Amino acid sequence: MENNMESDDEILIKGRKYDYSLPKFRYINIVLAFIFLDGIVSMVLWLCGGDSDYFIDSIASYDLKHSTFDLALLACVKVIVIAPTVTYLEYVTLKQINHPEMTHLRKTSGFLHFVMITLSLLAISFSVVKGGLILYALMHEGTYQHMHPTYNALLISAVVFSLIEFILAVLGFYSMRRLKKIRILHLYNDDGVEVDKDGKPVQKNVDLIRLMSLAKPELPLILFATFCLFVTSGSQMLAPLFFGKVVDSAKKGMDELNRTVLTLFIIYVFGAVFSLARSWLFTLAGQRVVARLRKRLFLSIIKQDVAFFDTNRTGELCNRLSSDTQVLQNAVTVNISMLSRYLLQMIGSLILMFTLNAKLTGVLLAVVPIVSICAVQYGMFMKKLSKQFQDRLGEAGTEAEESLSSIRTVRTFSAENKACDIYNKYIDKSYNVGKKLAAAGGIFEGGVGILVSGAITLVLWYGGKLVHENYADPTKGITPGILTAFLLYTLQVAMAFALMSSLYGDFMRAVGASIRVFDLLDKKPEVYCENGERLVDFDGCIEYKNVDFTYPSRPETQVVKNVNLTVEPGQMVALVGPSGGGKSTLVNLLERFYDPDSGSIYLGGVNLKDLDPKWFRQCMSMVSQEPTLFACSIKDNIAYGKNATLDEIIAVAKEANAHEFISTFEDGYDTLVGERGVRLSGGQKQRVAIARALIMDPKILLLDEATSALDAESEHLVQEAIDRAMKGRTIIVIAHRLSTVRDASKVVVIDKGQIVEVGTHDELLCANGVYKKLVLRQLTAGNIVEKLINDDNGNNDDDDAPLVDI
Ligand SMILES: Nc1ncnc2c1ncn2[C@@H]1O[C@H](COP(=O)(O)OP(=O)(O)OP(=O)(O)O)[C@@H](O)[C@H]1O
Repeated sequence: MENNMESDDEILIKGRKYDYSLPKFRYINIVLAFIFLDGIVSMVLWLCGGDSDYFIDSIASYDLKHSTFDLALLACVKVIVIAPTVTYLEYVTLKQINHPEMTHLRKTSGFLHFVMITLSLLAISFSVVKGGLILYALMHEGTYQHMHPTYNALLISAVVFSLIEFILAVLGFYSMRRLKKIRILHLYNDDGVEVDKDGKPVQKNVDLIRLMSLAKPELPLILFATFCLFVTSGSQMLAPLFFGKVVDSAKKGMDELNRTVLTLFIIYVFGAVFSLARSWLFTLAGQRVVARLRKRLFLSIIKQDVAFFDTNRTGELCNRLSSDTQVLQNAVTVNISMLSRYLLQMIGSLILMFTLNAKLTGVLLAVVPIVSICAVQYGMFMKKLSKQFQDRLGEAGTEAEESLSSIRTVRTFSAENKACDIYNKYIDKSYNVGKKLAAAGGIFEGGVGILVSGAITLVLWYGGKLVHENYADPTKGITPGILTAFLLYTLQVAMAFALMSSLYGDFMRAVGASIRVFDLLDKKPEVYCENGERLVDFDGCIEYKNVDFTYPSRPETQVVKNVNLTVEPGQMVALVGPSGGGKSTLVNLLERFYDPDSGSIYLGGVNLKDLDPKWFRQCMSMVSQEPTLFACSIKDNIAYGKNATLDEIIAVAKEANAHEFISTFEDGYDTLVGERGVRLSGGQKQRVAIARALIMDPKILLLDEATSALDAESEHLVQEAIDRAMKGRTIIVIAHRLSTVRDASKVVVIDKGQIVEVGTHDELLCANGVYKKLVLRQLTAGNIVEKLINDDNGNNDDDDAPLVDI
């Protein structure tokens, strides 16, 4: 059976990296949960049962039948000894599974088992013997005093927990053997990204520890801030003590009162100064974390494959960058600061309260487990809701971004209301989730509030009773000053506890929001890589060999089918064919925006996949139909791909017929072009884009000729610039003009993803095939078909008529 499993693993992991993890719900965690629960319950029951005097007496004059601290101690010993033993046992067993040849591990695990069973046997024997003796004393010794009810509960819990732990220790043999079966296999691809059996990336779970790790570089800052926090919390914890002293010193005279009040004031000032530093440093750390996170996230997004952007909308990605990271900023810094502050405040206050009166402290602690269980449930709920909320918000952001960036189209169709309706729909969806978030927050905080106020009322009542006893007999009970101090501490603890619970909700909300952020950070692009071969004497030769391709976002349609095409250095190849045939896709594959499903593309005889993408992208420039300019100056747009001097920029602008119109602008090359170049005309934009391509001095020029008619003058200028740019380069042009195909070394007709005809313009016209039909269909309107076909030299005035734009 075990051998079978191993061979299954081997099949699964063939050629891939792998490791294992263990499920959270497993033997060791159950044992640890019981041991820690035992520890907490025992300590609380012990603390609830007596006052400080009793604790000291019961330790100093230990008696098996009367003292109970031994049971609390036993629970602590179990936490200290059995918990590490069982953890180590699991570690050794796992090592044994991975290295069966290490036979000595078997002995170690046997010994650890023995220790566990012996310790739990001793624990159960001790508690049963103690319980038996107490029972015997109760029945037979008339002088035996009944124990406090909480001590009876402590004894019962010690027996029950020890019994459970003994059973678990015995079951350990069986459970450890199951580790091999229950472990979870994780596979990784070459980039180290976890994938499933089919090779698809696995969505990772995000936890608080991962969230916290974001703030690792800020550790020194956070540590210093934490130091300030300690001082602030210390001063806050001392304050109630002095409040109590002020109450009691009023009896002793003005000198004592003045001194105490002055000390209290100094404590407050001291605390305020450190509180200032604490708040400043934590916020600074938060700002740093979020700035770094945004940079990392943007880098990760911008390096993604082009295919990624086919399925992810820009607005949503921008939302991750802004709003999700903001939620994380608070979680990893300010919230940590607050959490540690409240935690410290709570622990410190509890210790001080314990020294003031242990019994009263015990009453307060009884509420803790109930609130903790509620908080965990609430946190999980908040995490889910928060993710939903961020997703809805992301969708709304995407809609807004799309409408605003296409404002001209919106205005043309008077679609403002429609855009608003769509946006409102998404905002309503987010609001609906937001309503649930608000209700959940309110109910939880209210619930915690009720529990905490109940505990405070109980403490107040019991404290009042003790003060009453003190009035009757000053050796008993507590003074009003101690009760004042105790109550202030109680309020501090209650406040800290309530705020900590709501912080837990915030953390879970941050975990929810961070799921997408970590997804993006973990996602490694398939195509993007920064190393590879760089060809020294690249001549511009391009070769497509048996290329098949399907867009990942539309897997059901194969767009390129078995394409074989060679473009010799210096040749101009014109791609023509019906719209949607796959011309642009072939150019996309050459830029390695996508990788072919099968077959390969070669540059200078080397597979594109083996070349450095940075290098080959510098070797080719693309001028598209509708060039996208950036919202910066003309100069910066031209020099986008290369750090160029102004002289170089002017030289290429002249070559691209752009210098003249740029010179007419008041700011010349510093003129800002607006978002996507809206402040330039279509022809001007194209000429700037040609200059931007030329500055790279590319070996290969990829052209997508404009189909939209520019006015005659600017069309002439653009065409002239393109003609000039083509000289001395390898060109692939998605052709729409007769003049272009006429001059092409080779015309390639592409239909439904396949090359259907190849030849020169004249050869293809003679062949009477698809190309001729395309030409005829396009040019009949101009009534020049006859002229074109009969004109051997091809010199006619209608050369610039659009050719194939179906
Ligand atoms: N990013 C994409 N995701 C999915 N499908 C796409 C994508 N881009 C293009 N397509 C599809 O691939 C097919 C080929 O498109 P392509 O743009 O290569 O055609 P084309 O010949 O250049 O057309 P045109 O001359 O109209 O520009 C079309 O059916 C198109 O719908």
